[in-house]
Amino acid sequence: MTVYLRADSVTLELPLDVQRVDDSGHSTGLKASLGGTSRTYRDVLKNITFSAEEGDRIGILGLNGAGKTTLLRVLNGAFPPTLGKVERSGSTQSLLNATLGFAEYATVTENVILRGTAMGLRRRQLEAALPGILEFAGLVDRAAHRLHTLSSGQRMRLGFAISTAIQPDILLMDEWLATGDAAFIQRAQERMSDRVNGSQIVVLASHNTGLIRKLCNKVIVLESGRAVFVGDAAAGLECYRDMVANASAELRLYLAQNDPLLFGETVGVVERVIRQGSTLLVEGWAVSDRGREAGIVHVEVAGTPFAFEKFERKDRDDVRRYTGRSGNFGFAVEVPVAESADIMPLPAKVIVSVGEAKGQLGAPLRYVATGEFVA
Ligand SMILES: Nc1ncnc2c1ncn2[C@@H]1O[C@H](COP(=O)(O)OP(=O)(O)OP(=O)(O)O)[C@@H](O)[C@H]1O
Repeated sequence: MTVYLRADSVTLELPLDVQRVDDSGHSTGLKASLGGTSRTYRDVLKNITFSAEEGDRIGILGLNGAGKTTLLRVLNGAFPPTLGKVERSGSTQSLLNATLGFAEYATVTENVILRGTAMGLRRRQLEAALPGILEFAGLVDRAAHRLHTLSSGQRMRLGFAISTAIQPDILLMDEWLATGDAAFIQRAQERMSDRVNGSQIVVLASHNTGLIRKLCNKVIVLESGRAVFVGDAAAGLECYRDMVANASAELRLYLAQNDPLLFGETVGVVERVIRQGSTLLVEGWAVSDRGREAGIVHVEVAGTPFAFEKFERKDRDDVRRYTGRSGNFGFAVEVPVAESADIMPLPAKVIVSVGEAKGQLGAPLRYVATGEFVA
């Protein structure tokens, strides 16, 4: 049997139920809650086409709310597309939500059977897998206990053990962070790599570009439900990086903190932020991931962005020595701020990013007030 997974012009409309509010636009407690909802439909996925063949590992990237999880749900058949079609050949397992679909008042064993049946397993397969599942979840002596007596960590372990008990041909995964004690996390990671290695096709939605770089040969980049890129992983990662670089400074900061490799090895710090009447002096140093000087300094002050393509470059002997590169890596910019502007506290309301060019801004720089070189 040839294993494949294809999406052809997939569009998904979902109902958006909104609570009615009174004429003033304010929701007013009981009155509003009795007012009912109004339903509109919106395209959560728009015209998505791609195909995965045996050996493909596809990473799905996109900012929050872009439609990554919803696309996985369409691929696993949970949501039938409104337009277009999904074609699949091969057994499929999705790891979307470990604890979804448990029955609170059924026992642990009954839950294994319920979830396993929903996964399409036959009774004999389930009976054979049951001891291993209980053992993996560390719940052998709780097999006859009702689910609602388990802790959230125990449920998570049980859900993980069931969902990964069988090797599928096609594995669909959302950002999957195993929680629990260190020993469980390690066993969970080992099992995940076995399952990923054993699958013919893997589709992984994640914000973790390091993981996608390591695992995937293809990438789909989603933006507001549209696939703005489908193709080779390296080019897809560039596309996502550009998308993040153009996003707001807060979002860049958040994503970069959660994904240290997103912007490559860009290093630098902000060392001085001083208000001088109607200007704000911002100084620091930065080396781009290709070892070059900054081409643009972007400063956001209390939410207002300023971009400087011309700015004072300073020689930083310490940075040159450390990087072994030549260039004036220090920068100083004077940002105009109204005397009345509320920019306190400093430097918390100042976010500085540098890049080689517009649209290639790196992660926001840390503030280190020492004036010393800090890598
Ligand atoms: N059942 C639903 N009904 C209506 N709208 C939905 C439903 N599920 C998701 N959405 C909307 O669809 C959009 C895409 O959501 P989705 O969870 O797929 O995004 P995502 O890219 O996985 O986001 P994140 O990175 O935050 O997990 C969001 O705007 C979300 O509000």
